[in-house]
Amino acid sequence: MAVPVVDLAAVTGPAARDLPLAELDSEAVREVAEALGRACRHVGFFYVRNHGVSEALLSELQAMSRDFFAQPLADKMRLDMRQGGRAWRGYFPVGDELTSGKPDIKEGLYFGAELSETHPAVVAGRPIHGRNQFADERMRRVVLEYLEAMLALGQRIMALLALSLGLEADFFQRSYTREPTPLFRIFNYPRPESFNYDGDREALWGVGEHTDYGLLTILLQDECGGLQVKTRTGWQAAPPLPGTFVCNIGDMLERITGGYFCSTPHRVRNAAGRDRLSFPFFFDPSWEAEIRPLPNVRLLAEEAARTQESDEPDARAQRWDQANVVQDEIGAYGDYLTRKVSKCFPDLFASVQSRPVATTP
Ligand SMILES: O=C(O)CCC(=O)C(=O)O
Ligand SMILES: [Fe+2]
Repeated sequence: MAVPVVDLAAVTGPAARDLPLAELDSEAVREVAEALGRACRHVGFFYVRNHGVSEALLSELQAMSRDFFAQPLADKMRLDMRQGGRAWRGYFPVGDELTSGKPDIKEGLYFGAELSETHPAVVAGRPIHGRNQFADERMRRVVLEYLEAMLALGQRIMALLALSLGLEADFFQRSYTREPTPLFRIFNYPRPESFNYDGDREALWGVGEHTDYGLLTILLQDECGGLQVKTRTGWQAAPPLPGTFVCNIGDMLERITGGYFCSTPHRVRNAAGRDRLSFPFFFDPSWEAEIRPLPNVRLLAEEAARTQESDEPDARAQRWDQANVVQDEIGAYGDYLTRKVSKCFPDLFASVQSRPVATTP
């Protein structure tokens, strides 16, 4: 099955965009929900159009990012992620992030919810919480506006997924995302010719094969392409389509649906001959959320068995990290995420570990 394109006008159009999630239940909404549900079961990826995010904001985000990455390394290092400490915010240069244990051929900026030093979570020394590092006022304005737009879109897509699973539209908001953990990245994948490498270039990836950790990822990509998705029958390109985001579900949604939805492996290679920009936004459960199976997980398993598409072996069954996200011990989402992130940034994590942790008075 190809990655489908789903029109979100029923939940983002003028008549619907200000409705509380619980009131999204028209016939048109249910049709979209069903299409998304099918995509999450069979592919784990889908494009959304009529998503309601302004073109002007998307252009401004891309222009701002291009300007940032075009600077000399020393200027970009003014936002060095190591200065961000436990908050894990700021810039990292090519080769500093590991996916599947190997360095990625990408540089990037990491952002999250903007929290002041006096916020209780920051005072308590909670990792991945704190202030962002912004190069200037323009970056602050554009990134914060984009985060807000993504949070709203994330809640709406999750409402559709809840409906498709036979739950109330605000199920996820009530149980997992009243205070979601938003993570936002801006990546620049340099063209491969621009760096020296003696080894096997075919073994290098912009991002190696992986799945995303949380509930839902909403990705904006520029016109270069390079994203590949592992479908049931093998790898497939997910090229940029004008006016869309490409979305995929993460390990937590696979887990709570008992495997009914699939957290599909993906990877990136930039073959465009020039730098590629991408903007993944991760819509994740709140920090303290305990990740439990949905109340109707047995019904979903029965339906999956009844409506299985094919008996062919599923190329996705062999997971990149040998994990079993449905059964492995996870605990609270925040602890799980911290363990995951520390594997991708081992050096940063080592230095963060050795710092004293402030405790709540
Ligand atoms: O850059 C992309 O297209 C995808 C990035 C990605 O998969 C990730 O950051 O998890
Ligand atoms: Fe990803």
